[in-house]
Amino acid sequence: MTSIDDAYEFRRFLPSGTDVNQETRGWLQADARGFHAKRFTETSLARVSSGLVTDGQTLAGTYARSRQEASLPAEYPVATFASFPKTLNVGGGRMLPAHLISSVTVRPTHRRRGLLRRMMTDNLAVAAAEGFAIAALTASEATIYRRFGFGPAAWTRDIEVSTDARFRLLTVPRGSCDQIEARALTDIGPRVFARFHAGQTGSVDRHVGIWHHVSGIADSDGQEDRSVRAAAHYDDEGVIDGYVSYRVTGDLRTVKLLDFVAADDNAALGLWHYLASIDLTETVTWKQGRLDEPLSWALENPRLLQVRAVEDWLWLRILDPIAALEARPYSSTGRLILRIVDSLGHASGVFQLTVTDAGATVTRDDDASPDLDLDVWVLGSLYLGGADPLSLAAGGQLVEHSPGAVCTLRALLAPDVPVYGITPF
Ligand SMILES: CC(=O)SCCNC(=O)CCNC(=O)[C@H](O)C(C)(C)COP(=O)(O)OP(=O)(O)OC[C@H]1O[C@@H](n2cnc3c(N)ncnc32)[C@H](O)[C@@H]1OP(=O)(O)O
Repeated sequence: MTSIDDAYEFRRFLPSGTDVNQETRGWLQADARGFHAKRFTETSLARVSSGLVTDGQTLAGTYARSRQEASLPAEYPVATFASFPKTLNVGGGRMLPAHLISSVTVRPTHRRRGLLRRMMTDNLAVAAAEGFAIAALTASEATIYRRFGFGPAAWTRDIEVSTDARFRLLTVPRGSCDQIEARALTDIGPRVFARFHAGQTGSVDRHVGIWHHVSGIADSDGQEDRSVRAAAHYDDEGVIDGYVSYRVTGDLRTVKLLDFVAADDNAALGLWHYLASIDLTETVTWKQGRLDEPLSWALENPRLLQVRAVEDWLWLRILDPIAALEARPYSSTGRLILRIVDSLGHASGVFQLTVTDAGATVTRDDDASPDLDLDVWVLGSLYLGGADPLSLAAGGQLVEHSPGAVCTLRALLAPDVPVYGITPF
């Protein structure tokens, strides 16, 4: 029988930057095909490739050893995979380096032969060896990644807000708003986002491609989007502390947000006040709204905010339970023994978590008797405090051996602020 290594070559390499070489070019075109996007143009290839270098991305490609007449060029991998480091805010402003995984595609003619499994297991092994305590991704489908130890850990809401004459805020926000050129967001955006990231538990730092998208420099097909508009919010000292970028849809009725970043709650309300002032429009839609959207409480009529969908956004995979659990802050003190099951082995074992006023210490003792049993994906879901241990226990995924252990875990993990993030990757 032909083995997977007989049929395919697995390569890991660094992208080439603006002078795009054959390997990077083929990988990018294959990645675009995998997500049903248009072919890259020469200009967009150079821009995207340079962004990959800036973000420190490592690419992996799987190449078929045999080709048929007229099939895609040999330098187009049949499967793509990318990873890069960015910080994750794990609470209280503490930043943990996270191993982000992205651009996972397998050509339809090579699917279900174990290529994703091979690339993922190889990649996670390298990340663990490099010392990453946690890996993260956003999932195209909810049924793919649990088998590799990832659990959904943060959610967003697709919301629609009526901004017609009924829109009135109970409190008038301080500061002011003004329109700016969307292109200015390549400079302003990262500064405002850095303040958001520092204060938002669950936030993942952003990669370069996001700024191209939200500023209209390049849409998902790599073309300039001249319909993108932007506005900034200024605090009482005239410092920009929030911005929105958006498009007004063809019928002029709907403002579709591309980005909404506020350094604090006042700036967020100020931006909503601006959005409700755009004449001719009646609705604002935002696909990455907060689960706990404060606007609901600020509106005279909270029913003006409707939820169209709740979506899982961030999936986390604990690679090193000791480093990960010691990195985050806790909301109470206590001691628990967790038995973690990990089919890939990275996080398997019995771990004692002790939280005192001085902080958390985690030790491994596989002979200890556990208070709780859980799979590593469940730990990923619980890690930031965005999922409730009581719900996971009720759903049969957290098994309690010591009465009260689930409640103790719940008190320990309660997040400092509601978990949220606005980083697609
Ligand atoms: C982080 C991101 O980039 S998310 C984007 C993911 N990519 C996409 O959605 C693009 C379109 N889809 C694809 O390219 C492919 O179908 C992939 C990447 C999802 C799967 O690749 P494949 O090589 O077919 O997966 P592979 O054969 O290695 O399967 C691994 C396991 O996942 C399972 N699996 C694969 N795809 C799916 C799916 N869509 N839904 C549920 N299970 C799946 C397989 O059954 C297999 O299970 P097992 O090993 O536990 O028996």
